[in-house]
Amino acid sequence: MRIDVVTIFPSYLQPLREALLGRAIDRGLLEVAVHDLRDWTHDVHQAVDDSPYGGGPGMVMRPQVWGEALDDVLATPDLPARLVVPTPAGRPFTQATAHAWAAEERLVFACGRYEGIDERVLLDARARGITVDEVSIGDYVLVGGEVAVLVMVEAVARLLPGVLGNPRSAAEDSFSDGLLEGPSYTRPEVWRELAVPDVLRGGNHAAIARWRRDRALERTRDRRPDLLDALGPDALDAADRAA
Ligand SMILES: CN1CCC[C@H](Cn2ccc3ccc(-c4n[nH]c(N)c4C#N)cc32)C1
Repeated sequence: MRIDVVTIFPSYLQPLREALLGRAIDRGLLEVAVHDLRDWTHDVHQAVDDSPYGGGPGMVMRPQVWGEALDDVLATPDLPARLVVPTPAGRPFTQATAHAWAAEERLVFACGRYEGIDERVLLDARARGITVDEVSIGDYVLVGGEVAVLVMVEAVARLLPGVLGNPRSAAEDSFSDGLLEGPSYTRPEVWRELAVPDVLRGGNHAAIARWRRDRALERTRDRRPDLLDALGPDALDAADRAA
């Protein structure tokens, strides 16, 4: 997969080159290119923003600069791209989104700042046949799109074949079966007078699987009842029995 990120703060994306993702890049499983939006400005001040039409707080990112940047970055007809624009006004980014995007050959991320990007940039991209996804990583307001891109790229890249050491990790993700993951334990057997649950030390794999399922049901009921509702009434009954 090829990932391009356009931003006025390229160094914000440096964490993508660390640890697991950095190793995936080094192994050629992932290609990441970060572009400085200001490279497409033509004035001495390298202006990327201007006052909003209709008034209101803050500034809006200029369409000319974004248009020229995306013309260049998206100009690879042999590699169809999906343009992703993080925004608090976007559709929710979920694990299902991550799985869908993991099948893409290329993702291009446009990181807005200020009050966002002039709407005509997205309209123009869609008019040129580019798939444009406006997505949000959660119901809170950030200062720009860069942190959201870090979140989304990590969620997508970990699903790519070969990136995770153990592919079972992705298969057994939280949300993969609609439930939250249950608690995890490792050595020592007792720590600060707190013991590992006996069932996990007993070697009965069927009992361990049931215990883990019950803990996942219980945790989901307590923390994310909305996820349980989506699984239907049997799931809620099972969660109540599991407690
Ligand atoms: C007060 N204004 C309101 C509009 C957005 C302004 C800041 N901003 C500019 C670009 C931009 C991109 C993403 C996000 C963002 N915030 N929360 C999320 N889940 C996001 C995501 N994905 C925020 C952003 C602040």
